[in-house]
Amino acid sequence: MVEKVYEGKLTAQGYRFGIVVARFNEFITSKLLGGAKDALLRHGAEQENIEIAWVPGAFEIPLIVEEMAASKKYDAIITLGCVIRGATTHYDYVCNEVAKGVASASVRHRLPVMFGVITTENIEQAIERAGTKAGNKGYEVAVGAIEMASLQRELLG
Ligand SMILES: Nc1c(NC[C@H](O)[C@H](O)[C@H](O)CO)[nH]c(=O)[nH]c1=O
Ligand SMILES: CC(=O)[C@@H](O)COP(=O)(O)O
Repeated sequence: MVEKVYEGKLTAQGYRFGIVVARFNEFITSKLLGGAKDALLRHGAEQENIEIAWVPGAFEIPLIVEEMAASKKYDAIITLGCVIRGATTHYDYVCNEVAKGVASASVRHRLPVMFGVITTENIEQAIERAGTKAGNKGYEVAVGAIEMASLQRELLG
């Protein structure tokens, strides 16, 4: 008797993806978006199955995630943002609320919602994660979205 193992496949064909991207630090988030779109298309997603919503800043991401999830139009949602620490504690509040909002929406709606919001101490760290020496976080979480959507479909049958 061999144990049953569930593992998502990395083919995006036929899956529907919503992307919520923050405009704040757009010089970074636009690179994350490019990486996410590249990942989805190169893994077989159809252009018409990718929908993108722009929000002012990361703090606004959870609301639009909620709207997208409630619509039941998507098999996975990808969130993208870049929060860079400033001189005050504002950073902590933004990061905490975004992370909590994304995670709770995912569980509440039983929908893969990927956390692609980079939270960094400085601009250099953000640049490293937007397509230079630390890869592209947007590409990374988009591949994760494909795997999670596939895994959920395999589990639920
Ligand atoms: N400082 C950053 C912000 N701040 C803005 C908030 O996200 C929000 O839009 C504002 O508080 C109004 O509700 N947002 C980022 O995405 N990245 C930052 O570094
Ligand atoms: C993450 C932020 O909200 C931050 O960029 C704001 O900067 P500051 O803390 O200097 O007002």
